[in-house]
Amino acid sequence: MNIAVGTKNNTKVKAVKAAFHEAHYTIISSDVQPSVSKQPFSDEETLQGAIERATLAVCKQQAHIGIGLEGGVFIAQNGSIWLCNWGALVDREGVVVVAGGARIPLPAEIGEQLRGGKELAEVMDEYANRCDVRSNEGAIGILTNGAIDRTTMYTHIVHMLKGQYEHQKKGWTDR
Ligand SMILES: O=P(O)(O)OP(=O)(O)OP(=O)(O)OC[C@H]1O[C@@H](n2cnc3c(O)ncnc32)[C@H](O)[C@@H]1O
Ligand SMILES: [Mg+2]
Repeated sequence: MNIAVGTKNNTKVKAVKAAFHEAHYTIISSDVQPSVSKQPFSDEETLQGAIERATLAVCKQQAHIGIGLEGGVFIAQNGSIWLCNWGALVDREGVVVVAGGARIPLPAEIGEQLRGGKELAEVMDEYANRCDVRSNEGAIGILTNGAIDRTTMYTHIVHMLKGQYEHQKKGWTDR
């Protein structure tokens, strides 16, 4: 079974491989461009990005299943900015399942820069004095002191996608 992942970001591809073992599945990573902004600013926009990535990837690769994972931020009721993450799994028959991941508040100084129009990836590199945080531990890794990194967080989402899909397909088994 072929699974197309709508990204080239290794943290996301590794998360898919952790849930869908390569002995049973062929994982194809595919660069796609969702229509959402590069820095989604709400749960709705982030989820839409995940669904578009999954849909674009499954079409582009003619795969059985497409998976999209999208990172974003949202503004909480008290005005603070939080990290959010969403995932979507689609198949060629039109089944769509979605799942949301970890949510943590961002430090005020990071939130201010996002309000000013900067992308989280750029802000995180400056904040952590690191290069390419987005492709390594991620914002969640930096802000949890390494307790949960970006791959672990997305792996949790992919497990929820896979489990929901299996539940919906009933007779669909791990093959
Ligand atoms: O190649 P893609 O799949 O696009 O991977 P990405 O790292 O750009 O990740 P997203 O597009 O899903 O995330 C949307 C934006 O949010 C930021 N972002 C989200 N999660 C992040 C993280 O854990 N660490 C750093 N930046 C993050 C980053 O600025 C992205 O441009
Ligand atoms: Mg991106």
